[in-house]
Amino acid sequence: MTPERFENVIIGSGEAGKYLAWTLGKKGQGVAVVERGKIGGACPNVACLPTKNVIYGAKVAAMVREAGRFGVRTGPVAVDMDAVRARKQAMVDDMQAVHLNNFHAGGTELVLGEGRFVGPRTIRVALNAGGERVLQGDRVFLDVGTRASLPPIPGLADARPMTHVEALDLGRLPAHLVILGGGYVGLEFAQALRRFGSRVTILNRSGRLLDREDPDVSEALLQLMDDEGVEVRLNVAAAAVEGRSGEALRITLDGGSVIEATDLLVAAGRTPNTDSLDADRGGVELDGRGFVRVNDRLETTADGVWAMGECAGSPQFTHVSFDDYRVVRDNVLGGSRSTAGRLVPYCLFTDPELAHVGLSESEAKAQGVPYRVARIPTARVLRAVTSSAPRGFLKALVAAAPDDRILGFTAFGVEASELLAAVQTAMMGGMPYTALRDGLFAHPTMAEGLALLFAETPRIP
Ligand SMILES: Cc1cc2nc3c(=O)[nH]c(=O)nc-3n(C[C@H](O)[C@H](O)[C@H](O)COP(=O)(O)OP(=O)(O)OC[C@H]3O[C@@H](n4cnc5c(N)ncnc54)[C@H](O)[C@@H]3O)c2cc1C
Ligand SMILES: NC(=O)c1ccc[n+]([C@@H]2O[C@H](COP(=O)([O-])OP(=O)(O)OC[C@H]3O[C@@H](n4cnc5c(N)ncnc54)[C@H](O)[C@@H]3O)[C@@H](O)[C@H]2O)c1
Repeated sequence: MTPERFENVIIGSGEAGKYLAWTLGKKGQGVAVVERGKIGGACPNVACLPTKNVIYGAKVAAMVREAGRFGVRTGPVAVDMDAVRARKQAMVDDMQAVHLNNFHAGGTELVLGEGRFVGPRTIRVALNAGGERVLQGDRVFLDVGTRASLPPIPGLADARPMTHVEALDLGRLPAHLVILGGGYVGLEFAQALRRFGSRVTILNRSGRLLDREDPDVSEALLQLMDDEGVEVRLNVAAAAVEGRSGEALRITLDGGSVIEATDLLVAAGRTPNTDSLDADRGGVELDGRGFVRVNDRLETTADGVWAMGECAGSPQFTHVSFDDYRVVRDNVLGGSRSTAGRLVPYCLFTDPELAHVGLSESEAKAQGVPYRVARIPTARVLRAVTSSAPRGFLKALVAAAPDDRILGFTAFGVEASELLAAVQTAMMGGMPYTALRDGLFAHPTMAEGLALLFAETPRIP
């Protein structure tokens, strides 16, 4: 089959792929985007946005139950999971329409099917509708993302556990949900499903929740889960699973104890979607874990082939994929942009939220970076007091004196995700911590807490 030639072939329509397609298309370049699944990738369909939609529904359920505390009387509260799903799906459907419209407006050719390399910059697509096409790009861009990993536990695959994809489409309330993994996906779903009314147990292999964060963060999240009625078992490994998720399950742990449950959600990290790509036939090297090897310009080992987003081993957040798109866009269009040294903020959308940017205390210690710590309880911020939401803390890492730069910031508490941007902006501008300490912030806002926080920075290292 003679290949069809395009200036640009993009595999995967996720965050990085779609923005690159729309940008190059608008510049009048020929672009083909190959997508085997949902148009627009994980974020709008099965990840960030639908989870935040459902989490907000769970917050409403929690607030209604708590209404009495605020002097509001309600009747008996019931959760309709079908309506929760319908609200989520309506948002996802609206976004699908926006995506399709953008693809059409940009003059991009959307090729629905699975692509794999058959030669340098040459992709064979097994079309979802049947048949195949062979596309050759002057440039090829990979944005194939990752999927939920399935740990090799005997009986796990046969139990048909849910991943985040199925959990977002439940339409019913699990009686007892077991979640394998106490990371981002596990914690966000655990709290939401518990608030809707499920019994929830988290089984986490490591000894801490969100184990890449500082121990005080893991401890605070453990306390939150405990207060919400989520059972957390740390340092446990499932040795075998029997039964079917959605019906009845027996999960045997190392050591022999057994947990009986009705539903199982696997949230134990991600596996890159490069295993079906025949990357070697395109001259594209993968690392030992299957991520595409790239340099800091996101060029792969093959001439004219770039990789972006999670498949390129970038931090697993949508805003990072978006920044990868900007790095590639600028490099392709004649500029020079690198991923090196970029500041990566992130938020965990539990209630309250966890937000972080820059160095953590553990990282500073490991890297031998001298620092000062400022820390206050969220309860000192009057805005949090007005909302009866005193849980959590604000913590900043400042360089050792006389260097007054802010090295890192963590907030666990109400509005943490919005507060994060203020400190990140100061960090991007290279402002000394004293600028925030002495800043005049509106009252009563959470930002006011930044003046309180930075006033706690020790003057001497
Ligand atoms: C439950 C959950 C919640 C999350 N919440 C957040 C959040 O709140 N904030 C945040 O920043 N991040 C969040 N993330 C992470 C975020 O979703 C990802 O980092 C982001 O979507 C990754 O985008 P990407 O560009 O790497 O590609 P993806 O969005 O993963 O897109 C890759 C696309 O490639 C397609 N594809 C794969 N192989 C092929 C092939 N061979 N041929 C054709 N097409 C192919 C796939 O179908 C997919 O559509 C969440 C993740 C999960 C799982
Ligand atoms: N709010 C957000 O931005 C958001 C939300 C969800 C996901 N994400 C992204 O998606 C990524 C993947 O999320 P995730 O929760 O799947 O992974 P994760 O890496 O955050 O957490 C995985 C957890 O599973 C545990 N684990 C691994 N194998 C296990 C096993 N066999 N049994 C029990 N526990 C096991 C690990 O100890 C770890 O605590 C995150 O790292 C994050 O970057 C972001």
